[in-house]
Amino acid sequence: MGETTSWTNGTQKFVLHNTSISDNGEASSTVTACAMLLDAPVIPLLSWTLQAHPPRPDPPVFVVADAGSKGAGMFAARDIPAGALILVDQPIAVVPSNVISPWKREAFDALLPRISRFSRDSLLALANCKPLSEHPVVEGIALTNAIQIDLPVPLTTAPQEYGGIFPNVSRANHSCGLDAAVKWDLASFSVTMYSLRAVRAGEEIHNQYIDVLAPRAVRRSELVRYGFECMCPHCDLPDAAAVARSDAAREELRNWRHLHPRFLPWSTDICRPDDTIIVSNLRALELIEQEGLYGLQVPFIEEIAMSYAVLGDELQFRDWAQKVVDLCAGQDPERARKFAGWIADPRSYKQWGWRAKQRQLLDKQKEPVDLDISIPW
Ligand SMILES: C[S@@+](CC[C@H](N)C(=O)[O-])C[C@H]1O[C@@H](n2cnc3c(N)ncnc32)[C@H](O)[C@@H]1O
Repeated sequence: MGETTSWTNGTQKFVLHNTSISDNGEASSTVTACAMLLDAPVIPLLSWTLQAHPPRPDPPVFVVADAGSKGAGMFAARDIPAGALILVDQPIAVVPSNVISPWKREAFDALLPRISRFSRDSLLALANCKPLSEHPVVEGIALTNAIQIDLPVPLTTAPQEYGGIFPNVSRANHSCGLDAAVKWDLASFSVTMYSLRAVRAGEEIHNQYIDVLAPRAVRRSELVRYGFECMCPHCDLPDAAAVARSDAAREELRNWRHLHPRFLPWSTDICRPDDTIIVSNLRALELIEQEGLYGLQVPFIEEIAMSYAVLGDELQFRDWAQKVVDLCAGQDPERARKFAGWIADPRSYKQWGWRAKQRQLLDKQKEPVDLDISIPW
């Protein structure tokens, strides 16, 4: 660790900090694989007893190749099933986001000489959509590539957002669909990228730079800061009617919980039809498929599985629960384990067959009672 320079912004004091988080272990007070500009109270909160990140797929499942007008891009090197690990990446640099201070550019560029040569070459090879005349190089690269990462929040200072600049995941171009998900893990100081659907060899793998549930016009205006007009299949639509249809689908998905029946009240309300939640969630899955928003599907699939559990339909339950397991195995192993446990023993699900039992009771009560109504004369 080394601290050579600091800059103040109101009550905040940002310092340069070298760290040995990267795999090659190269770190000293002067050079490191990852250099950071941090609010000083964050530094003691960073635990450098790092947990292991998942092993990187070997051989790699992606390649960086020419993506035409988009510059370089990330492509599947072979068929990748849904829910599979695509990459593990660690940052070359960490910088504060949303800091507007005259010293920002100088401080960002001061990171460069601290980064080891190999990492520096990787950093400088990344895309930069900002003119050097307006944004010095590290700032331009950060504005083009940084991914938001959460660092510990000191009790004494206001929360500060940070962006990490990563050598590999930064190569993913934007799409307004969701075919892969990126997840930051502070404990291993790494991001992982998982596929959200099956990706065929040669297909491009994307990240999302903005809120993809926003209407097309809003998405496009937000992407201006990355210097491109989005022509992904979800934006490149034939006419106004197609745009309206897509916007409406995204709006419905965004407001789903306010617009559609909820699982919990349904699960204990025998007056409502048995298929209410299943029908509703199947519609959500249809919209997700239409818009290519595969990252949104797990909670809906999960509710369908749980609905079949409450209905006591073992075959359907296993089928849908297995989809949850497959999609979550990598990025949400706890959820995957929970559903795998229920698949192994469906009756261990607390409400297993509750509605089916209630219906049986109800039917029994409806059975004609054997009353002696003969007239006694
Ligand atoms: C994080 S980089 C992505 C990788 C980059 N293409 C490269 O060559 O390294 C972001 C930049 O890639 C380009 N880009 C990303 N997604 C794009 C898209 N959907 N259409 C056009 N250009 C895109 C833009 O120039 C953007 O500023």
